[in-house]
This record gives sequence, structure tokens and C-alpha cells, in this order.
Amino acid sequence: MSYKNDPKVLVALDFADADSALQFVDGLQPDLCRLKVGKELFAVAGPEFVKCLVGKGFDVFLDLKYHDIPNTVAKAVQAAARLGVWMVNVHASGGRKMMQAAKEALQEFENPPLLIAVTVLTSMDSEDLKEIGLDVDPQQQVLRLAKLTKASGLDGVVCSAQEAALLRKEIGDDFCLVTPGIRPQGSATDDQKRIMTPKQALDFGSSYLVIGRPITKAQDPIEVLKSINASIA
Ligand SMILES: O=C(O)c1cc(=O)[nH]c(=O)n1[C@@H]1O[C@H](COP(=O)(O)O)[C@@H](O)[C@H]1O
Repeated sequence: MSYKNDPKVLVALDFADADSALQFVDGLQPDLCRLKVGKELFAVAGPEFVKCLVGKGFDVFLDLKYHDIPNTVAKAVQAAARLGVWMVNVHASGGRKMMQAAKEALQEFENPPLLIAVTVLTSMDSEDLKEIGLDVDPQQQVLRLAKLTKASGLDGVVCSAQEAALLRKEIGDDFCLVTPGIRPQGSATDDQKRIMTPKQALDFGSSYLVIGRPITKAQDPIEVLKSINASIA
């Protein structure tokens, strides 16, 4: 699988309603970026909104981070695939059987979405992991879950760019690394903890950069997106 010659930035459309999101999307073209629809926007705007973005020619990452019993997750990824999305995700901590069920459920589609798994959220550091009983360095936990994801037949993982180089070395090139926690130099960190700039992230092996607030909350979002694209061209 080659990840060259395609837009690297996945803009997180974390808007509170469909109108604000559409107003933002109207200034964009599909060759500038891909779009990510997450829990907030999906809860208010729903499947029709996702289909509308797909109809406008955008590749859509439906980020609902499924984490449930295998049968439920398998049916959920099928429902996502019927919307025509480009990528969908589950939580790797749902385990091998859940991930395999999701992958198998997509086999009936002619053009299935990429299926990736969230490893350790980019808002977490080792203290947060300790609190949930994981007395382990985030890198080690990400590596463990990424290996399990690969062994379960999925296309890649969501991780922070701080783990990208390690995953490339241990897992190889044929694995998609989607990295949120991306902050252009000088941007506010917000609630992200394991962060990197767009260029550093790609240099370390990221396939795609998930970027939300640094673009969507900017005075001139399109200008910021274009300057990020220029910085990684
Ligand atoms: O799955 C994700 O996209 C995701 C995983 C993760 O570990 N961290 C993370 O921030 N995200 C998402 O990436 C986006 C980051 O947004 P900003 O922090 O505004 O750039 C949000 O929509 C998060 O839901």
C-alpha cells in the first residue's frame, strides 16, 4: 500500500452542529485535505451528513472508536462502510477477537474502508496509564497494541507521532500510522500530551496527520491548512 501523493492532513471536524461544519467545509477542496467526523458531530448531524461529505468528493475518516463485543463492532463497521467512508476505527484494547471480527465483516464490501485501531490516546501520558492499572511506558503499550492490531489483520493504528519511528522500525512500512496530537510550532497544546509538529511527524514515519483546533479555531483556517501543507510538501 502506498501513502504517497495523497493529502496527508485529516481535518478533525469537531463542530457542534452541521451548519458550522458545512460552512467550514465549503471553503475546502478534496485535494487540500481529508475530513474526520468524530463523536460530537456524528451525534448531532448523523449518517446523512457523512454521506453529504462523501458526495462532495472528500475522503471521510469516521472516527467513532468502536469498543464493544465482537458481534456489535462487526455490525457497526459494516454500517460505517455502507456510508462510503474511506477509513473507520476501533479501539485496539477491544482485543484480537473484536478486531478480527471487524476485519472479516468488511470482506463483503467491494471497496472496504481502511480499518485502523486506536492504541493509547494522545491525551494520555504514563501517569494516566498508571491510574488505569497499566504500569508501562506509553511507547511500550502502543507497540504492544500495534503488533496485536497488525496480527489481527487491520490496516494500521492511531498513535502519537512520538511512537511513529519505533512502530516503523518494529512493524515495517506496510502499515498505516494515523497521528493526532499534531501541533504546528507555537500552537496551543490544548488537552494533548504526546505532541509533534506536522513535519517532524511525517519525518518520523506518520502516514496521516489528524489536526483539529489549530486549523478549525484559526482566524483563517484555509490559510493555516495551506501553510501546513506547504511545510510538509
Ligand atoms: O482517533 C482519533 O482521531 C484520536 C485519537 C487520539 O489518540 N487522540 C486524538 O486527539 N484523536 C482525535 O484527533 C482530534 C485531535 O484534535 P485536535 O487536538 O483539536 O487537533 C480529535 O478529534 C480527537 O478525537
